[in-house]
Amino acid sequence: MRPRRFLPTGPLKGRIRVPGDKSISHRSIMLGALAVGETKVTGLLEGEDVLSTAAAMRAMGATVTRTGEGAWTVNGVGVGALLQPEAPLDMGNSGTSTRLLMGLVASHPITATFIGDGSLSKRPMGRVIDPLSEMGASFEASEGGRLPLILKGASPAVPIRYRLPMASAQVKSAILLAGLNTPGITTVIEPVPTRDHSERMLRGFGADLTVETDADGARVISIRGEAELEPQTIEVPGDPSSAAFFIVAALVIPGSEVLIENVGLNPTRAGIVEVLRQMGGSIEEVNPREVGGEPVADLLVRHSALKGIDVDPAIVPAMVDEFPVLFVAAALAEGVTTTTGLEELRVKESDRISVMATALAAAGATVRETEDGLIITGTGGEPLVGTNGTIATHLDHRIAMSMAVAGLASRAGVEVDDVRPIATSFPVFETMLEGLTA
Ligand SMILES: O=C(O)C1=C[C@@H](OP(=O)(O)O)[C@@H](O)[C@H](O)C1
Ligand SMILES: C=C(OP(=O)(O)O)C(=O)O
Repeated sequence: MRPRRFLPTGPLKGRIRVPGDKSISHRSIMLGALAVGETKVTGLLEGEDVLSTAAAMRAMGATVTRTGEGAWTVNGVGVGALLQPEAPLDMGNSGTSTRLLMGLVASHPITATFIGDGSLSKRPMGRVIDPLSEMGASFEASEGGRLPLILKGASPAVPIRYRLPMASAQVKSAILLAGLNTPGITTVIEPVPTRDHSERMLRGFGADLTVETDADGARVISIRGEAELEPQTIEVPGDPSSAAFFIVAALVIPGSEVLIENVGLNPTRAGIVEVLRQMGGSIEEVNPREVGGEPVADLLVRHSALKGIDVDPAIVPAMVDEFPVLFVAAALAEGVTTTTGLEELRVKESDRISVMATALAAAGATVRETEDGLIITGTGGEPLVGTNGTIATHLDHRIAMSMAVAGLASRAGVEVDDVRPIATSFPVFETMLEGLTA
């Protein structure tokens, strides 16, 4: 454990460039590993989660090399040619690595053991085991469909048409990746749209993938199997999920003005910006452009008087990882913020509804937990009291960073029990924070 107390600060001033998008970084390595030839990636997130993906792809035959800061090359083996890993694949803290790689392995003639840390070993894998079993893969999982688990891939796998029972880009992606090496057409029906990086990138690598809308408005995504992928040159845009911590910090700390460069604003990811604007946040998009096939802009964020709102549950998938830090913004806003439809937050690195309720209450906020969200009455811009004791972060990077932001906007500071998990998604978080408060 590495505890740290985050102390109240004066205005945040300056410019930062957040690291590469985690979702796109994982997929760059996975798809690069399936393309014959050299894929070049810049702006790759060098966080522990992505490094777990890199190590797993190496263990299955790809050559994954760091050539400079954020600059990587991947020499792939080709779809269908992943090798049998000799040791268990250690997924660390990363749900994305686990579920997407389970999809890849499921349609290869190999057997792999997946292991992970204490947090990942509590998370549900039944959601991918079910569809991948239908495709012919077999599983020996721990109780409740959890890690450690052994996956025996099917050869050949059978194509399925699968309607997602929950809004999950990881489940969608696992099935599409399994479909890459499955003869015929694999289809995923997505009633509620989730992040579409897999669809964009699979197409970019040359897969035959179509997206249609059915009569009920659901997205119908189909991929033709036995695909051949072409190596690509990828520039990874900055991660909006990482930017969110500094957006909220700049909004709630009086006198702040921060320019966050190169933030990915894919509409399936940018919900946090929309919701914070609805709360009265001043977030200006400067120099909008495209990077790596994704919409990107620099965000100029100024301290603003925030007001509470009812957050529309339809926006949840577009900001699913940003609720912990949104709760901090709500705790400092004027009036009541109500969130609903957040049941998926209970199966992330921690139960983010209940852990944030406890953490914010300990820091002096007024919070009520419901079955599927939090109702928070804000201070109207007054700092939070801060903590006496230590906040339990449960190996959850987003809890640690959110409560760090709460500490900056408090009187006594906020102590979190362990900042090490921050390195899974945002290794330079503390350094960037120091740069803005210096
Ligand atoms: O596909 C992805 O890259 C991700 C999907 C989301 O998970 P779910 O699919 O479980 O919603 C998100 O929470 C995670 O951080 C990254
Ligand atoms: C949920 C997250 O990641 P993962 O599911 O990949 O562990 C996250 O980064 O907030």
